[in-house]
Amino acid sequence: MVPNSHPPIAGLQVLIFYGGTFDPVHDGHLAIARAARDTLDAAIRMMPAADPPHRSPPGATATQRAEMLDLAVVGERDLCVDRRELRREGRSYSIDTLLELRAEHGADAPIALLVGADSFVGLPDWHRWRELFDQAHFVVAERPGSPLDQDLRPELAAALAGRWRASPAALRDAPAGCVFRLRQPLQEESATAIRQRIAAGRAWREMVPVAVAGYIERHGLYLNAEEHAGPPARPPL
Ligand SMILES: Nc1ncnc2c1ncn2[C@@H]1O[C@H](COP(=O)(O)OP(=O)(O)OP(=O)(O)O)[C@@H](O)[C@H]1O
Ligand SMILES: O=C(O)c1ccc[n+]([C@@H]2O[C@H](COP(=O)([O-])O)[C@@H](O)[C@H]2O)c1
Repeated sequence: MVPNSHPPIAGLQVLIFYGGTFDPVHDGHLAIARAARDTLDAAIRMMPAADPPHRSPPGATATQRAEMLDLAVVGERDLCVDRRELRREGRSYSIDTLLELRAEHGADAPIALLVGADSFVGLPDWHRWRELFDQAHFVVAERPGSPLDQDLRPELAAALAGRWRASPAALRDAPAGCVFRLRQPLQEESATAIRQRIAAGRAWREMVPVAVAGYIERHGLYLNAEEHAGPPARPPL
């Protein structure tokens, strides 16, 4: 098999998709992907989101972000890059991606989205968010500053009632609708901090894989503080 190509779909193994902007991919992303792979005994498809339409991306282009992911997964067992969202027009809504995956894999296949806790607590702002639970499980990685135990928005807390599962094996028993908390060591890295450090001339290389650091330098990414300090403003959903 070609290294890091899509692994074969075996039995009712959970299909795990890890979406993100990955601007750039960093060691925190990789640590979470490895922890999910090892805990759920499943391959992880890292899925870069497309560039927002009608505006320039704040840092790297979608192609550059995907190329950095390609470099990051070299030699990583059962981590691969899935470019499906880059092939679609418009915003990368997760519900559209999940409906596409359902059509591909069928109604019975267990499918999960891997997300960080900061993304997960904002779920009620996602497009057609309640429908996401009909199409996928969630694997939620803890993240510094985003406690999952307190102050969840009431509509999210209500939607999560009865969905938490203590065992990763439970995700194989249903196609969608369960939530599993990944208790990996907390990862401090953030792409915003990396972009800001590069623009400010501060140390950043130790937060990304060596090959990704080389790519960032070769392409002169993230050097302009004003353009690259933060993620793109998003239009209302
Ligand atoms: N250090 C981390 N710990 C836990 N989850 C993380 C971490 N970094 C990123 N994630 C999660 O990975 C997914 C993709 O993240 P993303 O590409 O936006 O990186 P980011 O570091 O959060 O970027 P930015 O700082 O630009 O918002 C999101 O679900 C996010 O919550
Ligand atoms: O579908 C949505 O409305 C939606 C809103 C916010 C985030 N997401 C997805 O969540 C993942 C993490 O997003 P981000 O912005 O933290 O990189 C990525 O796959 C996004 O496409 C999806």
